[in-house]
Amino acid sequence: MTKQIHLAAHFPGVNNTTVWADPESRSQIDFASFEHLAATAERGTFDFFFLAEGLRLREVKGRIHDLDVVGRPESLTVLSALAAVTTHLGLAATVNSTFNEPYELAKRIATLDHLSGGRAAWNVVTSWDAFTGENFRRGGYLDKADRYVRAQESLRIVRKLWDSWADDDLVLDQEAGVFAREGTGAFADEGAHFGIRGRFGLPPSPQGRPVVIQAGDSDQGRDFAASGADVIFSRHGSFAAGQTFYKDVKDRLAKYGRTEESLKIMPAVTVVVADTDAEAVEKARHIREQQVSGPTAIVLAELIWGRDLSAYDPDGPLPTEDPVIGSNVTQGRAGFNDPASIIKEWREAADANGWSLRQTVINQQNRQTFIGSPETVATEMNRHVQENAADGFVLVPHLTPGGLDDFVDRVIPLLRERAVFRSEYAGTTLRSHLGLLQ
Ligand SMILES: Cc1cc2nc3c(=O)[nH]c(=O)nc-3n(C[C@H](O)[C@H](O)[C@H](O)COP(=O)(O)O)c2cc1C
Repeated sequence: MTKQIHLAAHFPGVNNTTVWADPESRSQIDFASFEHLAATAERGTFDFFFLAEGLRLREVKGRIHDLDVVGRPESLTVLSALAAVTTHLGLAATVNSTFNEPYELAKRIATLDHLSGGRAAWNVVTSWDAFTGENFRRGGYLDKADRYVRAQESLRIVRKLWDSWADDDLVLDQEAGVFAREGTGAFADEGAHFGIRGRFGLPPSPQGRPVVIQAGDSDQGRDFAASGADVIFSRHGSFAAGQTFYKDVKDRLAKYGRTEESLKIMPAVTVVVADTDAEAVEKARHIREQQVSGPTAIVLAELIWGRDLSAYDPDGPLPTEDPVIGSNVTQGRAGFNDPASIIKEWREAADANGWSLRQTVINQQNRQTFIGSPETVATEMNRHVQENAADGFVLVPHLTPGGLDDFVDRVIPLLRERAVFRSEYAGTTLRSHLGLLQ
């Protein structure tokens, strides 16, 4: 059976892939920017609009990360404003489960679901490190091993709260003056991280259970997603890595009694589209050069080597040292599981092509996923979905806020022509766009 593609728009923000110094780039905090990208996504009948979360500006060697775009606003506040200027688009907020209380999370996300008529999603992330934790009270961070214990418990409680009002709880008897039944919204929960009881103050929201997204990549993260998420936001956008990840995660579903259709896999991808394939390749090269300046190449290499490489010339050869495992040269950004094998690949590619360090970073790291004419991009995207490398994509533009204009104007019509993407919204809730049951 032909699968339908799911699409989300990622508002670009805190990293070097956003070319904030490009003359076409606009504010990353003005409401007009959010409104522009959301309107583009809704014109393209996307499933949802996605906001990441950055809880602390990254640092390299104790200084603010050269690549951070300073000033990322709070997701749920922005999405609440967008709810008023959109009608169908899903609205997904990344909110950390380590530094938030489940009662507050349940209330904030249910509120967005009410305000938007059933379009809210919570992207559960568990970044747990002490560096981020310093921003919070009482050294509020966890052992790494506990991050998913707390996430699992948070999600269980949040869902319990969303489910806490019975169908007949709202009495609304004006004559008798009874608004709600006596036991309305009562809950209690005891676990390793929380021991809470009380009443949940909101009636069921339009989706009942707002959509839950997960974006962690470890074994525990994948199990957490398989046990309870509706969508995974992954970093495995290439065809081969996507297929491996897809199978790994979908194979985990049966042990939780779930079907393959109940969890959608949507990797982060980037698209470069131009009139011809050759022009797109040239445009992609220009964008990569904007994204990876000399100093940026050094910082990105430091993330992999785990050591200070500032003495190296980005236009010279690769560092000769071995990586330091578990170093904290860079704080606030996820490290790499197997840096030695990445370095080996980089050295081989640099030797074979005569590349400098900067050229190696440009060519080896985070290259754009789909590059080509509108036809090429539409064909490739559809291949990824039909051949189970993904169920859809979270598109990450490199420009704020116009970075998806071309995609929506030129690629979406082709996906519609091929009947693999909707031409109009069939339902009103995000669950309905994603084809998910309650
Ligand atoms: C594609 C992707 C995007 C992510 N975006 C964010 C984010 O915006 N904010 C954040 O705090 N964590 C984000 N993370 C999640 C954290 O990396 C993750 O929850 C944490 O590292 C622990 O999970 P893990 O050990 O299972 O990877 C993202 C992860 C992935 C794979």
